[in-house]
Amino acid sequence: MGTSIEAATKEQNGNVTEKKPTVVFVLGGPGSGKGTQCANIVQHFGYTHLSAGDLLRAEIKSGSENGTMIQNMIKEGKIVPSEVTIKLLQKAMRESGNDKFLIDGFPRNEENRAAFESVTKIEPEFVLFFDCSEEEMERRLLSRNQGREDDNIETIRKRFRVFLESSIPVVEYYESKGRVRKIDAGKSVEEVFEAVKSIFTQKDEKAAA
Ligand SMILES: Nc1ncnc2c1ncn2[C@@H]1O[C@H](COP(=O)(O)OP(=O)(O)OP(=O)(O)O)[C@@H](O)[C@H]1O
Ligand SMILES: Nc1ccn([C@@H]2O[C@H](COP(=O)(O)O)[C@@H](O)[C@H]2O)c(=O)n1
Ligand SMILES: [Mg+2]
Repeated sequence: MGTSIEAATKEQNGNVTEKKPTVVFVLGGPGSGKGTQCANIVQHFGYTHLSAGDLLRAEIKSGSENGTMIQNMIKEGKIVPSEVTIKLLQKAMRESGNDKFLIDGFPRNEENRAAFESVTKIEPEFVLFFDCSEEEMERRLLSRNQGREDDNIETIRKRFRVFLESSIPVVEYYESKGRVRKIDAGKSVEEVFEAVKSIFTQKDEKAAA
């Protein structure tokens, strides 16, 4: 990757052309299976997986000055200010050496979406949306056992509310632009991945045509 995600440019026969990374946003409610499916996509399609939640949790562990603020927001299921999350995403993109990214759990609200677009000038190739019932998501989160501080019933209910109030409007925004690829995420991991695979295969076939 070049020196800057905002304006990765290269000289071609005297013309300066923009070379922007490919970004797929991966959205869906808490526990809908975003991280699980991203791991599969990485294996098959060569993307780098960047989970905004994982980057924020790593930032807490690193002892950063924002750590306490981020920890409190996550405990309450609230959305961390875009400036913080976008800086972490940009750093991870630069350091990856790749130019194809699955950005998981971002944009989570309208502020995330508008700020990312304005700072990076990147529009997603498409938005993979994992559609799953609350009942199933709650069951999955309560049996995840990864020691996450937000996997308790009180915080889970707050996360569901934030998802409905703040994240669904982002999905609707991209739907209005024809960019959403919706997946029934209530099925088994294998069945969901079959649906995911066909979306990424279609994309590769279109690019090759
Ligand atoms: N299709 C599935 N069927 C049953 N269990 C699943 C399925 N997909 C994922 N899981 C399990 O559900 C839990 C949540 O999955 P995962 O961590 O991938 O969700 P997520 O969308 O990334 O959640 P979060 O938004 O909280 O990070 C995990 O324990 C995972 O193993
Ligand atoms: N764009 C984002 C993404 C996440 N957060 C915070 O992290 C929590 C966990 O996110 P997961 O995707 O790992 O479930 C989430 O509830 C938010 O508190 C955020 O602020 N902004
Ligand atoms: Mg996750």
